[in-house]
Amino acid sequence: MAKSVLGLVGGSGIYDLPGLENAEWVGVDSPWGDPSDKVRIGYIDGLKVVFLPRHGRGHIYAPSDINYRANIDVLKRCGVTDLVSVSACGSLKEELAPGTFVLVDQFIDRTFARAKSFFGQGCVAHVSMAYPVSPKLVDCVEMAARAEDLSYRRGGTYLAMEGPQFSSLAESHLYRSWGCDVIGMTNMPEAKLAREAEICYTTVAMITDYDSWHPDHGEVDIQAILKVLHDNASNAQRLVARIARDLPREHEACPVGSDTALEFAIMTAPEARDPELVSKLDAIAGRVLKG
Ligand SMILES: CSC[C@H]1O[C@H](OP(=O)(O)O)[C@H](O)[C@@H]1O
Ligand SMILES: Nc1ncnc2[nH]cnc12
Repeated sequence: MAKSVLGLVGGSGIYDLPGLENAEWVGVDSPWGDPSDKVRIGYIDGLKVVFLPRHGRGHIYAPSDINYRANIDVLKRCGVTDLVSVSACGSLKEELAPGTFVLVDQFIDRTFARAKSFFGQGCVAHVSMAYPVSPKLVDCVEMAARAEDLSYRRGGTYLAMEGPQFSSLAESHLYRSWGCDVIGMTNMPEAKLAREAEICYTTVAMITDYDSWHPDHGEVDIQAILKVLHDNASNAQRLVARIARDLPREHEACPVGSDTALEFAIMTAPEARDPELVSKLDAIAGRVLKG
């Protein structure tokens, strides 16, 4: 079994990860273009931790402009086996009040202006997204949330919208009628790409607002979101530090096959593969392409 390496993608309001030992910002090249930033690599209790601010330090990239493929590729190149995404989200349920942490287990992808796969012409692959998060990683996040006495709920469906504008009232009602729990702009295609990269993935959705549907809360207000983010920053940091302390040091096989997703996924015959694309896939799919 491989050694675990914990990846953390920090969302809005999370641009650094205090508490890492021997930490340094490291630039990692990717054939998929520029990632959002350098990665911050360090250690917590001997565990290698790789942090990447999704929007870049200073919040440079809007959700549609993030190079999700480069981000996942550099995390894979750094050896990440388990990836926790921390994201600011709107609530689509009365009982999920701002400040609550939702351990998401399903996604509905309504984004339409992003590159969503590492594969394509010359190397076609189809991975399963039926169970997009890795239950053992969620177990670890849940134990950490409980130990840190955070208000959390395990399970929930994340609606990924294109943005950057927030939803209209009609859209917010539509997503509620679909049974969605939280809404955000970034976890797709991130979760799909993590699956293609055979990285175990999970999302911690930090509820910052009631989106636009709630009669008592009015429109989404970015100032109010920033205040909730600020007030919850230390909770998020404690949660992440605890996850790092408790994650098993040997990577355990994923019960939903996240870490073997490519085993039978590639359809293109070896002799029909595009050598240029195959070369770009060295980190993502080297395990199966090397034969
Ligand atoms: C700060 S409000 C909108 C912004 O916050 C979320 O980003 P992230 O998932 O990276 O925390 C949301 O998806 C939007 O990008
Ligand atoms: N209401 C909302 N919609 C989309 N993304 C968000 N991020 C935080 N709140 C959000």
